[in-house]
Amino acid sequence: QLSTNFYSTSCPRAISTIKSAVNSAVAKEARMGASLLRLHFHDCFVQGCDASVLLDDTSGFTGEKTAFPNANSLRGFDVIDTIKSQVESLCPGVVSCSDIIAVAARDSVVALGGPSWPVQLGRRDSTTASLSSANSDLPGPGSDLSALITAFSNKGFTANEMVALSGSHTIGQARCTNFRTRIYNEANINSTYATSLQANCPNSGGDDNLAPLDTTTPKFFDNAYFKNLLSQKGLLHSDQQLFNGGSTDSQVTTYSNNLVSFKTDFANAMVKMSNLSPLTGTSGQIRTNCRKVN
Ligand code: HEM
Ligand SMILES: [Ca+2]
Repeated sequence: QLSTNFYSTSCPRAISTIKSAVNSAVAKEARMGASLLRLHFHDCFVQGCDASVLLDDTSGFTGEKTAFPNANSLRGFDVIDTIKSQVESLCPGVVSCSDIIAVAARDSVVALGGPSWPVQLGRRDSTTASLSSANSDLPGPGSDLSALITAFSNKGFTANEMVALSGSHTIGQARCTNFRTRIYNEANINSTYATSLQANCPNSGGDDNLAPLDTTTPKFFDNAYFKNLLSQKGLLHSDQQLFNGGSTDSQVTTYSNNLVSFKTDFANAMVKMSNLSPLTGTSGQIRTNCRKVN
């Protein structure tokens, strides 16, 4: 089973090494904190938190990196590689890639002003990955509220936890291809906001042009994401679904008024997400290189 002190004798400097590396990556580029948080989500929702998301494709192996939600989108692999090589030189073969992602996600949120939470450790790394699960189990930006609730319920989360976790979109960016339909065709969007986004996200072309998920404070982990939803300034269709006359409206309103309750619920939901079906004991392995099976 997992424990917070898993490396305290086998690699006592592991956790502080991860934190320093995350702090310097985020100092260099704030968005990297968002990217590392998302990496953990996309790992845990596919086969559990087992670093399956980090495996590169080879001629004989197809991993998750080309899945629709991941391709040309997931970032942070180089930061994880850097951390892994630092930790390998301290304690070879001891610290898993999946634990590194989990700690890096927590340290990223803290670095951007968000809440902290205890990260349970001792996950091991998979020898497999699942392209098909990545395509089916990660919710897409065109999802309606019912689909979002179902996608999270399939992993054991309540609708309340889904809303709290969606508050991750208080940091980071999205590509035009993921919000184009919303800014040109939807009615439940603030028209000034839509027009301002259209300048950098044309009707055709510019698919990879970026816009912040939180138009107010994209580099700070606060509750502005929920405040934006109240004024119909959610960037993704799926974001605005959380405040669109449905069952989650009241929770969005609460979080928009109560930063502490958002941070508390977010931290608790992250602990739960981090614990999704880890490999323990003699299952899996401690990868030497996070990109490939030993
Ligand atoms: C509720 C369902 C969710 C949907 C439909 C969704 C969808 C998306 C999409 C489409 C993007 C932009 C990707 C791109 O354009 O390349 C994105 C970015 C992001 N997502 Fe989510 N997401 C969801 C939940 C979550 C959760 C639960 C987390 C973390 C716990 C998360 C963390 C992030 C972060 C931090 C970014 C910005 C990443 C960056 O700037 O590199 N998302 N999400
Ligand atoms: Ca995984």
